[in-house]
Amino acid sequence: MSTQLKNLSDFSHTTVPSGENYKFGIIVAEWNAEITGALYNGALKTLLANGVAEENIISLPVPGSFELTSGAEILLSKRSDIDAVICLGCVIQGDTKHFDFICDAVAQGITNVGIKYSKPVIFGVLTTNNLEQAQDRAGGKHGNKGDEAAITAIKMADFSAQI
Ligand SMILES: Nc1c(NC[C@H](O)[C@H](O)[C@H](O)CO)[nH]c(=O)[nH]c1=O
Ligand SMILES: CC(=O)[C@@H](O)COP(=O)(O)O
Repeated sequence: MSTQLKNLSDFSHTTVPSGENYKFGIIVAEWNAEITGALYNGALKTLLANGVAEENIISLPVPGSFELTSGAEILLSKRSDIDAVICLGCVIQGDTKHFDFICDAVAQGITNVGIKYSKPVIFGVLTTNNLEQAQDRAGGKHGNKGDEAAITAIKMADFSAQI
């Protein structure tokens, strides 16, 4: 397995710009709250650790990952000052194809929102086979997808500011 022993949140190999000049939205799905809460804590901690002011972070919950698209759309339609949006969720395979539809919808949906507003909308959504895989990626042996999403958001906000 390619991620067998990897910490997927290791950014020691890269330079992270300061986030002090940027404003961020964090949209968090309430489904699998144990996991999404850990993702949120990781993302918030990482934003603050990289210079983002607490008052420049707006955090909003949505019921499930499927609603992350609507959450990002509504936020960016009302807040043109937001530089990037982080979408956090955890979709865990059940007994039916519902998993596939949610994962596909949210991946394509938030992509479309980012394009519509020319703003980075970051896919911080775990799509796992089981709870253990999610726990491993929400502060476990494979890091924290929330940390990764926050770093990506800062980098993309800085990318936009250079153009
Ligand atoms: N099963 C999971 C869901 N399901 C709920 C959907 O996201 C959505 O809220 C519902 O279909 C109504 O539109 N959501 C997750 O985030 N994770 C899951 O594992
Ligand atoms: C991803 C889901 O919606 C899933 O957890 C629901 O479980 P099921 O596919 O058994 O209905």
